[in-house]
Parts: sequence; C-alpha cells; structure tokens
Amino acid sequence: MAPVSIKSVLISESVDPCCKKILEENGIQVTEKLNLTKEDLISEIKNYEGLVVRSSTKVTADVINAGSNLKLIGRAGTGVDNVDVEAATKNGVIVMNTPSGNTVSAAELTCILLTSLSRHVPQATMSMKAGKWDRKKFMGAELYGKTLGIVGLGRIGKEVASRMQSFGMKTIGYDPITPREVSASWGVEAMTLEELWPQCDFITVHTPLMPSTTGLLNDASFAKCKKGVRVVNCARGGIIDEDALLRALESGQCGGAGLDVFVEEPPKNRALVDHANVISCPHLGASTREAQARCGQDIALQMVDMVKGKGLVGAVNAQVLASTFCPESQQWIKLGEALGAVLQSCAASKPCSQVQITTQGDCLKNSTGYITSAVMVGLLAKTTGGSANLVNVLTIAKQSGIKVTQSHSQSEASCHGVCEVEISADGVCYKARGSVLGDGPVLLELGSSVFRQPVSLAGNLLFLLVSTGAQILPALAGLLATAGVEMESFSSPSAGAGDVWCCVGLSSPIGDLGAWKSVAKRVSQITL
Ligand SMILES: NC(=O)C1=CN([C@@H]2O[C@H](COP(=O)(O)OP(=O)(O)OC[C@H]3O[C@@H](n4cnc5c(N)ncnc54)[C@H](O)[C@@H]3O)[C@@H](O)[C@H]2O)C=CC1
Ligand SMILES: O=C(O)C(=O)COP(=O)(O)O
Repeated sequence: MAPVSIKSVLISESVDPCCKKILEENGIQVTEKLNLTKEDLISEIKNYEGLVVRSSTKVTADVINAGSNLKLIGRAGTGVDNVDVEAATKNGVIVMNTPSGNTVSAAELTCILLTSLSRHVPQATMSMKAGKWDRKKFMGAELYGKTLGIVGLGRIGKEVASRMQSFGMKTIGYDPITPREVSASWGVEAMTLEELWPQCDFITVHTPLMPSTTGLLNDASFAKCKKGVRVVNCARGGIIDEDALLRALESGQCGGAGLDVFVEEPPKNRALVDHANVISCPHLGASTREAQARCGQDIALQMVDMVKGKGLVGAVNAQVLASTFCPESQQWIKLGEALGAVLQSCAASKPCSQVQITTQGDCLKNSTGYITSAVMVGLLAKTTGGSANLVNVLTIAKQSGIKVTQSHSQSEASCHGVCEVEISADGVCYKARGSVLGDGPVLLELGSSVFRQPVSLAGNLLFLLVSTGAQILPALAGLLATAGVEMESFSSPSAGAGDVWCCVGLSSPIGDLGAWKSVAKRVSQITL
C-alpha cells in the first residue's frame, strides 16, 4: 500500500542531477525551474504534488496554501528553517529532509574557517594578491592546547570535535539533549553555557535556527567570553546575533569571526562581511560534489520509497504517517478510521467536543498514538471535506477545540488487541469498540450493543437503532427492494435491554434514508 502517491515534482533549486534522474526512472514527472520569484512559485505550485528545495527557496505559508495539490516538500539538505513546517503540517503536507548527506562537508568547512581564523589565511591571500609580502601583520596563534566550545552536539558538532581534537584542541560543549556520557565518548566535555563561555578560545555553533537558538551568542554572552574569542557560524545566520557580533569585533572582545551563513542571504548589510577580522563564505557548507550527490540521491530515494510504500524516512512532521508503512499497523489504522467514521455517522455528523481512545492488549501498547490519529481522520473526514490526514488531523482537532485523550490498558491479555472510542457530540455519548481479525478491521460493539458476530468494517454499512426484540427484517427487506439495493449481511447484538444497534451490509449505498425513519429510531450509513 502506498499511503501517499506523488506523480509530479517541481525542483526549484540547483539540486544534483541524480535527484531528477531517480525520480523520473520511478515514473515521477520532474520539472526544474530555478530562481523563481515568490509570486512565480505561488502561481506554479498548484501544478505539483511534490516540491524539492535547498535553502534559498522560502516555502512560506502563502506558497503552501497555494499548493492545492502539494503533498510533500523535500529538502535536499538539513535545515528546514526556510520551510514553514507549521503551515505544512496544518495543510497535511509532509516535510522531509536528508539530515546526514551534508554533515561531513559542513563539518569540514567549519574546521577550515576555524583553522583559517587562527592563521589569517584569507586575509594573507588577499594581501599577496595585492602584491604585498606582509609577514608581521598576519602573526597567528596555534590551535594546539586551545579550547574550542561547541554549541550543539549533534551530527555536525560531533564531526567538528573529532577533527579539531586532531589539532590538539580541548573540546567542550553544550547541548540540551545529547547526554553528557555520549558527548564524553567523543572527547567533548559537556557543561552549561555559563560554564562554557569563559573557557573558550574559539566557539562554533551547530544548532538548528529556532526561537530558542536565535541570538544564542549575544552581547551578554560575548561579555562572559575571554577577550579576543574567535567565533564560527556555519549553522544559520542569527544564532550569533549579528549586531552583537559587530559590536564585539569593534571592541576587540571578539578577535575574529568565520561566517558561512547570514540572517539575510545574500546580506545587504555588508558591515560584517567587510570587517577586517571577518572571513566569510556565501553559504558553502554543503556545497561539495559529494554532499550534493548524497543529498540529491537521498531525497529522491526517500520520496520513491514513500511512494512505493516501502517506508517513510526523513519526515520531520509526519511521525504518525511512518507507522502506515508497517504492514501490521495498516489494518489498525483502517480500524481507527472506520471506528471514527462509524461514530461520526451515528452522531449524525454533529460536532464532537471530546474524544477518548483506549487501546487494550499487549500488541497495541506502542500503537495508541497512530490509532488516535486514524480515529480522528475518520471522525473529521466529512467536516473537513476529506482534507484531514494523519499529518494534520491532531492540529485540526486542536484548532476545532476538540479534546482528544488517549490511553492504553493492558487489561485485555489477548494479543488481538482492541480499540475503544468514545465521543461526546452535542452532549450525547457514542461508543464503539473494534479489533482486527483475519483480513481486516471489525466492529465488536456499538453503544451498548455487543454484536453476536464481529461486523466486518468494509463496504457499505447501514446502522439502525431499534427497540430490543423488534422484528425489523420484513420491513428492511421491503425498503431495500424499493431502493434496489441488496442486503449482503445482517448483524444484530446478543440480547440486551432498551434500544440496540443493528448493522446491515449493502450492495450499494441507499440514496434517500427518509423512508427508513419508520423502521428505526435512528439510521445512518457509511461507505468504507
Ligand atoms: N552551512 C551549511 O551549509 C549547513 C548548515 N547546517 C546547519 O547546521 C545545523 C545543525 O545540523 P546537524 O548537526 O546535522 O543537526 P543535529 O540535529 O544533528 O544537531 C543539532 C543539535 O543542536 C542541539 N540543540 C538544540 N537546541 C540547542 C540549544 N539551545 N543549545 C545547544 N544545542 C542545541 C540539538 O539537541 C542537536 O543535538 C542545521 O540545523 C543547519 O541549520 C547543516 C548543514 C549544512
Ligand atoms: O543543509 C543545510 O542545512 C544547509 O544549510 C545547506 O544549504 P544548501 O542546500 O547548500 O542551500
């Protein structure tokens, strides 16, 4: 099963040609249009189901909202700060990156900036080209024995550490997530930022750009550093506050900076680039043949694997969707969607305010999350006109003020597992309980009606709420004959008191349910 199909892709930046080749070899139509303006992209994007970008294309909410057919944004690289991931999620669009393809290249450029800063190589080169022979001006300092502070101990931070250790540098670092034992195993002593700032001769940042990392190195942190500290930013413009850096360079608090990235690219404000102690590159961290080949190939293969239903790798906003690629979970997702649809129809599409999903059984102990999303897709399918999917459904539920709670109970020892859903719509509670048996999902209970035999949740199903003991089959047969629809199955609950739900499997949906009100207190139908 391929949960997401992509037939047409727009590549809006210079991505390695292997990307286009792989996509085309797998039946995906590819169009390359580089240097589109924002307006051009907004008018073009509706023609494509996939978009492949690097860091220059700003995939804003405007672009995503205009992408009425857009299903996936592929980032041939690491940082996704040029993509409005929140807007993509809201629109059910998958955002995918290739986070390891350019790690080594970015780490190498960082080390090149660090070493160049220590010996003024770019400035000396410029001076030689100007015909000079100035040996005194470019007096450097050894890296050996100096301390390098690495802020962000992820993939690139780790590679920078091991390379700079070979110069004899002491490596210290800070990362709120990487455990200190892990970074210690690569020779990096983890500590707080307060402890780190005053110890460093050099600082390099390797975090994503997020609100919590914007201006991580600012006036206050520069003030805590050793005078003359040198800094490198090969991550994202703004992690080192640009105005604070300029002030620190001018005062001598910062002895030099190596910058590959800028808040605005290309930077209109040239003050940093023009500063004598700044060496800079036009965002070249990933610009190697090797990194581009890896990223181009990775994004294409990840997309092809997704389309072929083999797996979902690299998605930054669609963890739930990844579960749909595992054959065992697919039937549970179908069950969740079906239970949601059954309840939505029994509640006569009244808006629900609360949804409680409970899974039971050992085999479902790690599945409650994706089953919850699947139930919500089934519940909200009609009201959202089918736009709710596993990527956006919880966001939609939250925005609609629906309180969704989920829990798992081990009480059902059977490994078959059971999912129970209770919704509150217009002050009334509706409950359904289902499982996966044999080939597919089944309904075990609806309201307080426990079906004698599990009801297969497939095809056209008619639900009737009738009084216990009511003989409805003759009337049912008459109404079906009038509607020209055949009865394929009939399920009624084992003995109960009060009203009970019956379920009728139909050869096709019934056009008008008006006449059925004479047979049942409530009637609803779904097609699964
Ligand atoms: N200049 C270039 O061409 C390139 C730049 N990059 C940039 O480098 C960044 C890092 O890449 P990777 O190492 O692959 O990512 P990663 O996800 O492996 O590592 C990032 C680390 O930053 C840490 N972090 C998050 N918030 C932090 C905070 N407040 N303080 C300290 N650490 C924090 C995370 O816990 C994580 O360990 C990317 O997000 C991207 O923006 C990546 C590739 C090329
Ligand atoms: O992968 C990243 O995060 C980068 O910054 C590389 O950007 P680029 O693909 O070279 O535009």
